Amino acid sequence: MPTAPGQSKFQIDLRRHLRGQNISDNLIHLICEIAEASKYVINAVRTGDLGVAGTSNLYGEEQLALDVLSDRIMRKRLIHSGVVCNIASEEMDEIYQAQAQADGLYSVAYDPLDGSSLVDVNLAVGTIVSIYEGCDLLQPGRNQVCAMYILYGPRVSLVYTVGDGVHEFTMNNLMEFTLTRENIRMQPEGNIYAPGGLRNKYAPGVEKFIQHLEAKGCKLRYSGGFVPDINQVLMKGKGLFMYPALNGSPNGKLRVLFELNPMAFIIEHAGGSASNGQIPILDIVPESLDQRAPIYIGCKADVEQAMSFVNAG
Ligand SMILES: O=P(O)(O)OC[C@H]1O[C@](O)(COP(=O)(O)O)[C@@H](O)[C@@H]1O
Ligand SMILES: [Mg+2]
Ligand SMILES: [Mg+2]
Repeated sequence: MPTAPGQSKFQIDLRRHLRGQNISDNLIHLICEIAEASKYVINAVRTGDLGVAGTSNLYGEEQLALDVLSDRIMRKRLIHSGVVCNIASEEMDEIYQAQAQADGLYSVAYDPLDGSSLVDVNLAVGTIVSIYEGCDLLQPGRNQVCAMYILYGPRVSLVYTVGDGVHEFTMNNLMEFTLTRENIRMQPEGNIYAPGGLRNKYAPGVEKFIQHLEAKGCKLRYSGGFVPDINQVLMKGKGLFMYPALNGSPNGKLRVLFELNPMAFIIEHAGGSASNGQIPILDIVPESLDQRAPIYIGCKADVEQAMSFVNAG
């Protein structure tokens, strides 16, 4: 986006930046509402109850009080935005219909607080969001019209793409998101890797790939939070995150709708790639809300190399 004379691009706020994209007013409004909701999620993360909620989500995982609260914050804001039809969340059992299908509406899938079990040890966590036009949430990730995440680390940052570049905003001391990096691009290959899951449950090809990375001198950089781990790969522009199939968990752990699709859309639009080992993540046709898949995501050459090891077995 062109910068007005005398104005630093670091003063461009999210709404102004969105107005420079070729998107509808409804989508601008929706993205800004999600950014507003994230401010309440941060507040919950900083000061909320660290205990369990006493309930479980659709994966049978125990929900923390923070998972439930973050989910309510996000859902309420989406409902009140007036531009949302269907809502799906990692913390809800089924699709919530905010309003009946009508022109100009969007549907949203989100993980309200990814990495919530890291809050009590004060590691970084985040919110991940995927937006589609219309009311269908079970469609390939390639059809997303916006993917974004908000990272709650030492600083709070928001990264989004509407298909025309990947842009980072950082929260300032007025709690506004202002542009800090525009058109972020990944390098073709890198030297850091973030491997999820238990290594003694990796298939032989994945284990050989890890040994190859170690022999090459790649640095292990895994925090256990998907948002900060992806953010590191994206911001440094180099490296790879993976959560492979595990012995006993052939689809890995991470969820296609709430975690993989939005991150794959962002990384692809920054020049990287994301695969489940066979096909691009964004080409998976989801059959259910709780679908999981293995993922290899990051610099193109690194993902290709992972594929050759994994598929050689
Ligand atoms: O501890 P593991 O098995 O490496 O899994 C870590 C992964 O699980 C997650 O914590 C799953 O997300 P939730 O916290 O939303 O369940 C990711 O953030 C992370 O990449
Ligand atoms: Mg998650
Ligand atoms: Mg979660």
